[in-house]
Amino acid sequence: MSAALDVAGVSHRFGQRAALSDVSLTVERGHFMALLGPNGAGKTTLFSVITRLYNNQEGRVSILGHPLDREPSRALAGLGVVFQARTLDTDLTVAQNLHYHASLHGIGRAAARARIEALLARVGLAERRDDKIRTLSGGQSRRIEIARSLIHAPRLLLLDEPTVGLDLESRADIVAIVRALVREEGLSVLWATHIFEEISPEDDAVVLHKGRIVARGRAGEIGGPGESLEDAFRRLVAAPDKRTVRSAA
Ligand SMILES: Nc1ncnc2c1ncn2[C@@H]1O[C@H](COP(=O)(O)OP(=O)(O)OP(=O)(O)O)[C@@H](O)[C@H]1O
Repeated sequence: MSAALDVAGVSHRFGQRAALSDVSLTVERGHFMALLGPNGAGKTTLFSVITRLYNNQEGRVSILGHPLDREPSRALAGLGVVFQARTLDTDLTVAQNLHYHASLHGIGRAAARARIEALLARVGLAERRDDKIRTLSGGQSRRIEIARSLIHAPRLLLLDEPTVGLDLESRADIVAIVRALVREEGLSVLWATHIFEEISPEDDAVVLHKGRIVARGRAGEIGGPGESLEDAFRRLVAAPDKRTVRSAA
C-alpha cells in the first residue's frame, strides 16, 4: 500500500533564500511522525507545499498514493490540516464553525450533524456545541480546530506546532487526542514541533534545520549513545562542525 505521505526531493525558494533544500520524508500509514525544527527551519513552508498553498517548485509530493501535481483533488481529499494560526470564527458557535466547514466539503446537513457529534465527543467538547468560540480557552479552540480538520474523514493529518502558547495540561490533552486517533483509527500524522515532551521514543522523527533534513529515524534512536533526543537536537542545529548526520532508520 502506498504511504500516507511521500515527499521526495522537495526544494522551495523565496527569492534568493532557500527555505527547503531537497527534503524527502515518508509518513507510513497509521504512523505518528514528529517534524522537529527550530524557528525558521522550514516546517511551515513544507506544510504550505504539501497543502498546495505554495506551488511545488522542485520535487514531488504524494498523499495516499495520489501525486499532488497530477491528482490534486484526490490527494487533498485525504488530507486534514491544523495550521499554526488560529482560523475559527470567534463570533460563531462551535457547531456553526463545524457546519460551515462541512458544507465547504460538500457534506450534507444530516451527515454533517452526525459527524460533528462524533468529533466533538472525540475531542471531549460535546457540551460546548452551542457556545461561541470566543468563550473557549486556547486549548479548547485548538481541540475544535482538530475536530474541524477531521470533518471530511481524512487519513492523513498535518499539525503545525498545534500546542504553541498552551499550558501544560492543554498540551497534554491535545497530544493524547491525536495519539488516540492514530492508535484507534489508524490515522497518519505529521506533527511539527520543537517541544520534546510531545515526542515518544518510538515515534518516527525527522529533524529539519535551515531547510535540510539533518537526521531521521526513531525518535529514541536519533541521539548517540547516552544522548537524549533534546541533546541530539541541540547538537544537530548547532554550528556545522559539531554536527554529525545520523540515520537511525
Ligand atoms: N513568505 C515568505 N517570504 C520570504 N521568506 C519566507 C516566507 N516564509 C518563510 N520564509 C523564510 O523561509 C524560512 C523558513 O520559514 P518557515 O516559516 O517555513 O520556518 P518554520 O520552521 O515554520 O519556523 P517557525 O517555527 O518559526 O514557524 C525562514 O528563513 C523564513 O524567514
